[in-house]
Amino acid sequence: MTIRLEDKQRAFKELSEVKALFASRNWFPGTSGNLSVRVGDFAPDAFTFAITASGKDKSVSTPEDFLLVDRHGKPVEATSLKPSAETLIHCEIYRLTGAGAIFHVHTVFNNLASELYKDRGHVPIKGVELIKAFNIWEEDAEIRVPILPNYADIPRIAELVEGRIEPRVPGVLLLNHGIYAWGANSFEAKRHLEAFEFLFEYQVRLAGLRGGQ
Ligand SMILES: CSC[C@@H](O)[C@@H](O)C(=O)COP(=O)(O)O
Ligand SMILES: [Zn+2]
Repeated sequence: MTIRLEDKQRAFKELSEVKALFASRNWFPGTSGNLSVRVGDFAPDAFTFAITASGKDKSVSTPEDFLLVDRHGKPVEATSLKPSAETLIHCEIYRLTGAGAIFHVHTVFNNLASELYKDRGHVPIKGVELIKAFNIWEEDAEIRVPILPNYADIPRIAELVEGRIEPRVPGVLLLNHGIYAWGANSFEAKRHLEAFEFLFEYQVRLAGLRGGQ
């Protein structure tokens, strides 16, 4: 698949802006987190995306922040940059959902939510207005955000994604690690991520106030 230079540049600019914004919220502590945006057309067996390079300080902006990879997570251009260590999880989410952007952040509240509800395998959230950010409009709606194990071996995590994605819920948690949130484009992925973060904080604080789950 040929990628137009202007599409690549637009994707890098978009990622750069989201990265700076999330960094200002302290959503990339200790070089954690990774972001990607799909570039060009999509077919489950043919797509390309721009992703953050591995191990960078995501609070600073450099000419070496992003690279293009294929559906297997391999760089599509000659580069010395290494794609995110978690690129295979992005590959699998794109393949399964056809999303346009995927954002991954580690926060205290997404970690706490996963720990609090790990035995259930999902974080239950019910009757909170911000569920509408996922385009779920029914009254008193309930969603379940899947919690996947945080294996050290990323391919082992990636292969679990297909069985655990909830059709209405554009995100998955890794246990005591972080959230992957996606959407049709950056705007939607950001809205979803912000909604998840609000809902995790709500749920964790509520559980604390109730003295349990
Ligand atoms: C430094 S802790 C975070 C990493 O282990 C990983 O989980 C992460 O989110 C960032 O990895 P990266 O390879 O930079 O995309
Ligand atoms: Zn991570």
